[in-house]
Amino acid sequence: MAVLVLSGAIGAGKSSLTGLIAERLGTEAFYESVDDNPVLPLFYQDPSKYAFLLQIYFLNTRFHSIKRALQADNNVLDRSIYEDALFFQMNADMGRANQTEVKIYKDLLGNMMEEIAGMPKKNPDLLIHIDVSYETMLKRITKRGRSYEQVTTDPSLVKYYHTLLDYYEPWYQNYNYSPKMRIDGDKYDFVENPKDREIVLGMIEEKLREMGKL
Ligand SMILES: Nc1ncnc2c1ncn2[C@@H]1O[C@H](COP(=O)(O)OP(=O)(O)O)[C@@H](O)[C@H]1O
Ligand SMILES: Nc1nc2c(ncn2[C@H]2C[C@H](O)[C@@H](COP(=O)(O)O)O2)c(=O)[nH]1
Repeated sequence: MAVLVLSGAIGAGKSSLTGLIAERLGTEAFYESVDDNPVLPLFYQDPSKYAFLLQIYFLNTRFHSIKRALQADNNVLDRSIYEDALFFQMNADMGRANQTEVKIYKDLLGNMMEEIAGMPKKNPDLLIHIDVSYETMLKRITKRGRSYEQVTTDPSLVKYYHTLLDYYEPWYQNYNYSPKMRIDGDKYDFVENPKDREIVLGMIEEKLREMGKL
C-alpha cells in the first residue's frame, strides 16, 4: 500500500476525505492538531505577533507526523509538511514576519527536509489535492463554524482567504515530491452525497492501481 498526503485550502475537505480514504483503504489517518492548538486562536487575534510561533508549532507537528507516516507504508495525512512553507511565505509576504524569523524558519525547514530525505522511505506515494473556489471554501468554513475563522467575525479574512487560494496554484504546480492528482471540491460533495463519494474514492483507487500501489 501507500503513504498518501492531502492538500488544499482551509475548509477544502482534507480532513473529511482523509477519514473516508482511511476507512476505505484501511490505512491509518493522521490529522493535524487544530482544536488543541493553543496558538491558532491567538494567531487569528493578532497575526503579526503570532505568525512565526504558529508556523513553528505546525512545522514541528508536521515533521513529527511525516516521520511517523513514512515509517509504515499504510498512512494518510490530512495536511503535510510540504504545505508548511506556503503558509509561512504568504504570511511573511503580508508583512507578518521579519527577516530574522524568515531566515530561522527557512533554516529549520531545510534541516527537517534533509532528515526526511535521509529516511529509507523519503517521499509520500501520492499527493491528493482538493481544489475549491472561494465561495465553496467560505461555505465550508461557515459550515464547520470555528468562530475565529469566520469572515463575519473578522472581515480582513476575506482578503486572507483569497490570497491563500492564489498561493495554492503555483504551489501545486511546483510540488514534485510524488505523483499528484486533483479533486474538484466544488463539483463533488463527498461528505453528504454517497454517489459523489464513490466517484472520488474510485478516482483515487484508479490512480493507485495505475501506480501499482493497490
Ligand atoms: N466535498 C464536501 N461537500 C460538502 N461538505 C464538505 C465537503 N468537504 C468538506 N465539507 C464540510 O466542510 C467542512 C470543512 O471540512 P474539513 O474536512 O474539515 O476541511 P479541511 O480539513 O480541508 O479544513 C466540514 O464541515 C465538512 O463536513
Ligand atoms: N498561519 C498558518 N495557519 C495554518 C497553517 N496550517 C493551517 N492553518 C490554519 C488554517 C485554519 O484556520 C486551521 C486549520 O486548517 P485546515 O485547512 O485544516 O482547516 O489552521 C499554517 O501552516 N500556517
